[in-house]
Amino acid sequence: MGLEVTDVTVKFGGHTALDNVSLRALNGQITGLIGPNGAGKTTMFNVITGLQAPHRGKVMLDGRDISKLPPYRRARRGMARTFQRLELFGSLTVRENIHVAAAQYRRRHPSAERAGAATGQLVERLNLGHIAEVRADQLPTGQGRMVELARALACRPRILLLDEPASGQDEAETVEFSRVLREVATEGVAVLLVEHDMDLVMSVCDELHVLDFGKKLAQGTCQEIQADPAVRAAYLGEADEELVESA
Ligand SMILES: Nc1ncnc2c1ncn2[C@@H]1O[C@H](COP(=O)(O)OP(=O)(O)OP(=O)(O)O)[C@@H](O)[C@H]1O
Repeated sequence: MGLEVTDVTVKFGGHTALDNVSLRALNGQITGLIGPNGAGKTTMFNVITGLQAPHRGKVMLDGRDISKLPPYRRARRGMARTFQRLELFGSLTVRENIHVAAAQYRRRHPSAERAGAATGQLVERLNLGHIAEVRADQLPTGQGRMVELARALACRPRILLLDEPASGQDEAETVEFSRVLREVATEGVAVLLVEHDMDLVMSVCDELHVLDFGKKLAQGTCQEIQADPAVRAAYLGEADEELVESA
């Protein structure tokens, strides 16, 4: 089980941003959603999280139809998301940013451990101890990405949607980020990853879905996608070299 999106179409005026697209993200796996700029990846995230109503199509989470639920109710069902642009609370410290989410979770799950303890564990697990008392607006983007991940994990998600988490990260940060993602997936979370960094995508994803101009171009394992001529053609001039390099 996990996330199942069926036949989603989204139109902005005369422009079809998503055209009958289906995809799945299974529990315990990292699923990549890739494609050139403007392919419809963020629009798909918006449909999944309830920020964008599709013209047609269905979103199921763990076998339940959540298509009509508003974003906050999807979040309560275990959906967490990070954004392309960092969305941290700038005037709060790293620890406080995580604590806000942990406290919110505990309010709805009183039997869960205290927010302070949960926050401490995440700080340790994601190696954020050295910046825990730093204000979020003082952080470089790469570190901010890890804090956003920690904050998302504080909600104990069943599905985690990540929109370009590697952007702004240096190589070491991306390696550390991948390690945590694999751990999270191993614990049974469904991870859906939108990312242009093909090294990261190819090193962590179990399955890939490729979008191009709002249409599903391909679906398969990393190996299958790397060998797919249509995918290579769609990426030419953009990420094709990266695909070749990471093959
Ligand atoms: N609110 C909107 N109104 C009109 N057009 C939109 C809107 N949101 C997205 N679009 C258009 O829909 C298409 C898909 O955009 P989207 O942001 O989903 O692509 P993307 O694959 O996430 O791109 P990127 O990799 O650059 O983030 C683009 O042509 C975009 O211009």
